[in-house]
Amino acid sequence: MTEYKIALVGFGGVNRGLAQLIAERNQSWRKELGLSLKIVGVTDLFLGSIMARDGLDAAELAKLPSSKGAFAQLPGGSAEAFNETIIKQSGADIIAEATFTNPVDGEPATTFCRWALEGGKHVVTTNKGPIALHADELKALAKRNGVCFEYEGSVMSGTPVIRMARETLPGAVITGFEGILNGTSNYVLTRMEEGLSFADAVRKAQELGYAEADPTADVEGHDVRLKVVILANELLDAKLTVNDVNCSGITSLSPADIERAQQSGERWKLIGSATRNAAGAVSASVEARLLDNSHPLAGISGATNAVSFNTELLGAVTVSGPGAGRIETAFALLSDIVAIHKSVSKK
Ligand SMILES: NC(=O)c1ccc[n+]([C@@H]2O[C@H](COP(=O)([O-])OP(=O)(O)OC[C@H]3O[C@@H](n4cnc5c(N)ncnc54)[C@H](O)[C@@H]3O)[C@@H](O)[C@H]2O)c1
Ligand SMILES: N[C@@H](CCO)C(=O)O
Repeated sequence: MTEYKIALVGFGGVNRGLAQLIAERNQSWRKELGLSLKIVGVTDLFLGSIMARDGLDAAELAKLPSSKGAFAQLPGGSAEAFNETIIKQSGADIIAEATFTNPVDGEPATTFCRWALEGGKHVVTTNKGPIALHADELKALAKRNGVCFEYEGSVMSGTPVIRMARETLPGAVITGFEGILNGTSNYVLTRMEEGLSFADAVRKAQELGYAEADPTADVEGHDVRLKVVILANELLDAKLTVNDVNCSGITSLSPADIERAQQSGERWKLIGSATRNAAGAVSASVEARLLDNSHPLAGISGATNAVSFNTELLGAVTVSGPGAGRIETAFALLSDIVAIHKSVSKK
């Protein structure tokens, strides 16, 4: 049994979900997974920070009020977010990075990952910015420092997609994919079909912890564009940047458009896709498409996501499951930690 010391950077829905899982399940993980986690530091721009090399009470952390500077209420806590100190000096073996996704330059999350990897710490992250924009650099940095850099939750939350395809589809030859890759926009479309207004549906998605800090990224397709770049670069060996992907969202769809589609046995879905042509070039797009109800992606509703990989040997291989959610995404971090544990145990 191995105990890993972990520091949490960003303590919003996802890392708070991880603290809750640790509080509830650490004992069973010892037996089931051969590992346990001790939280030695937490830092958050809004809540402040706290560090304890002997470990913090995960249940107490998970219950912390979401008020400005709340960590100052705990013994040894501060209202200031000492990100660099927590990452470099908490004694953590693993840094769980779950701050806001910045789709423009991936910062400051990319710097947080660099600090951790340079310091010989494994990184698990659900943040799409560093992966879509700086994956090659960060992977090389991890390799040079003999540590792991894992990011399963950056696409489709806790539903296994990246690792599943990487580990089980080699040889099947993936030639492209199409998918519903944003929980918020799919939830909004589903609720609009039920008669809710666009604004109320977005508000509900925010309450449920699906939406980005700025939900424009969800409904304008920018979040899907990052995920398309991540999947295409990981699985199609593309070298796409966000500017290579034409992108539009669901904001131009009116309640009348949604109703008209329903009356003709169709549904609007926000689809992210990429295809490799015979010459090896990869083209990708994000757009709202009208799908016939018989289309395999038409029945995917709410915050559920699905992606169909087109393969030479198997035809379409489709994975579907939660695309967003606090606990669902915290599970992605756990799956990354399990992958690290397997890799470390092999050495
Ligand atoms: N919630 C989901 O369903 C989901 C799913 C997959 C991926 N993600 C990604 O995971 C990350 C976290 O998501 P979340 O739902 O927990 O977001 P959230 O908005 O609930 O929490 C993010 C936290 O990060 C903190 N933060 C922001 N900038 C910081 C900085 N510079 N230093 C320290 N703390 C900082 C914020 O104060 C906030 O508490 C995001 O990048 C998101 O895109 C979320
Ligand atoms: N805001 C994102 C979170 C998952 O990346 C979504 O709704 O899909």
